[in-house]
Amino acid sequence: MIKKVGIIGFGTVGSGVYETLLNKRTKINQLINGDFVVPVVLVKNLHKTRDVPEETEVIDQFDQLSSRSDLDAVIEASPDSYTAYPYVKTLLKNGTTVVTANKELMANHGEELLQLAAENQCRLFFEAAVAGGIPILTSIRHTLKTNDIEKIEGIVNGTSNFILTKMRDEGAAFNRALKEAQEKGYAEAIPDKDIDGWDAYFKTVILSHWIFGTSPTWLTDKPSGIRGIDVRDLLLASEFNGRIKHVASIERDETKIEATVRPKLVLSGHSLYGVEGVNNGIHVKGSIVGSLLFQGAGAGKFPTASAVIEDLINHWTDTSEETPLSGIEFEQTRLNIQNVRTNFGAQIESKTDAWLVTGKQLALQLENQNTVTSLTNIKKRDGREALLVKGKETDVKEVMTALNDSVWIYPVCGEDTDWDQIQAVNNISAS
Ligand SMILES: NC(=O)C1=CN([C@@H]2O[C@H](COP(=O)(O)OP(=O)(O)OC[C@H]3O[C@@H](n4cnc5c(N)ncnc54)[C@H](OP(=O)(O)O)[C@@H]3O)[C@@H](O)[C@H]2O)C=CC1
Ligand SMILES: N[C@@H](CC=O)C(=O)O
Repeated sequence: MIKKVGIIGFGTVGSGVYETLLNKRTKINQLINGDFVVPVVLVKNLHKTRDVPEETEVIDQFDQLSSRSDLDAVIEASPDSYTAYPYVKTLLKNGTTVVTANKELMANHGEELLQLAAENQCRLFFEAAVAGGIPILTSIRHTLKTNDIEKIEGIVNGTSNFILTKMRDEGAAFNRALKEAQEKGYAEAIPDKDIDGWDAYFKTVILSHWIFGTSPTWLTDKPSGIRGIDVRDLLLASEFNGRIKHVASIERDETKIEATVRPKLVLSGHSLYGVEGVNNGIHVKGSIVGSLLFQGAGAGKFPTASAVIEDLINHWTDTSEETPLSGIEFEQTRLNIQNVRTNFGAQIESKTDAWLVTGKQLALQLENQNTVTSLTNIKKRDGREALLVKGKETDVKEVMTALNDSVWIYPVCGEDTDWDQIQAVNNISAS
């Protein structure tokens, strides 16, 4: 029998999926041992020109799609959680399997929707929601089952990584780099989600649920993005043999799971240092395998289409386990993921760590220097200064001042044991 799939959203992702389905028809037909059609595509604006053959009807009313009883699956690629939630909820209640790329939807409503899918004997797939084309969710679930995942550290927002790379390598202005990311289809419809850290935050929530069955405790009062980063900071970072990258991290121990999303200084020996442009990189530390790096296109039309279509084929060939783990008990407050944005600041970061501090004419308040140790001399670039220090973040914030400017503080990415590396790449003698 011919399988039928509907598509919601026909922008970068939806049209990429459609084109790929048509271009790969022979291969897909072999895989599913049959044939398929896309009888319906739901969009917002019917007046836009769409390059679709006659077999596909383009509609702008959800009822026309949800009332069909012949769809074997629906691909959801609308811009946000607000749009997608009622659609996906209705489809799952009707028993229709959904493949979504929508990370905001899954971070805000994933638990409820997965429960609905289970109750209605259908499935909800979302590989494309984390790290675009990288098959990170499937890999973790299928090939790292026996490992306890101890730490995940990753560049998971392609737009931010693209902008930072362009600014550093080409001296591009922030707005120009962002515009290019939008033109290439990397950015969200509201790009503030990318540059203010929310997109990475959604992905972090999904990863934490996928791996640990629960949301993490956030160590900062909200995610930080790359908005406002000075290009001179990006250049100064190279003076310390590092690059400033936007990094999401989740770490667990026996009793808790902690997460941050913020720009960090990544030193040259770190696995994320070479993850550039629109690429994402996810460093996974497993209890048996050790360190792994998953790297590849984190955004864009065809890499994302790849992830969506692999989910669809897994559904049609019944070869995937999509349900996140549950039932792992940690002694931590369980966050209410319906209201994720209000649950930050559970514990402001207070670990002793190394930090890159930047600003205009930096000054270390002498009377407090016993709480913060400076590891390097101040380095300067076009009227901006930077140095590496060691201490607790709260102390660093208190001790470092700058004239006529705010101080930016970037944690050094990595583990406490990376001290040797920090010292080696910066020629700091052990004391
Ligand atoms: N771009 C990327 O690289 C990636 C995106 N994603 C996720 O995929 C999803 C889609 O992203 P992307 O394709 O970039 O977004 P786009 O903005 O390019 O496309 C959004 C599509 O949704 C349609 N749409 C908007 N409102 C409605 C509505 N009320 N009902 C039905 N359709 C609607 C639009 O219709 P119209 O064409 O008429 O305007 C458009 O076709 C997002 O959730 C995003 O986070 C995930 C991974 C990567
Ligand atoms: N806007 C997102 C798209 C993929 O998830 C990004 O830039 O990573």
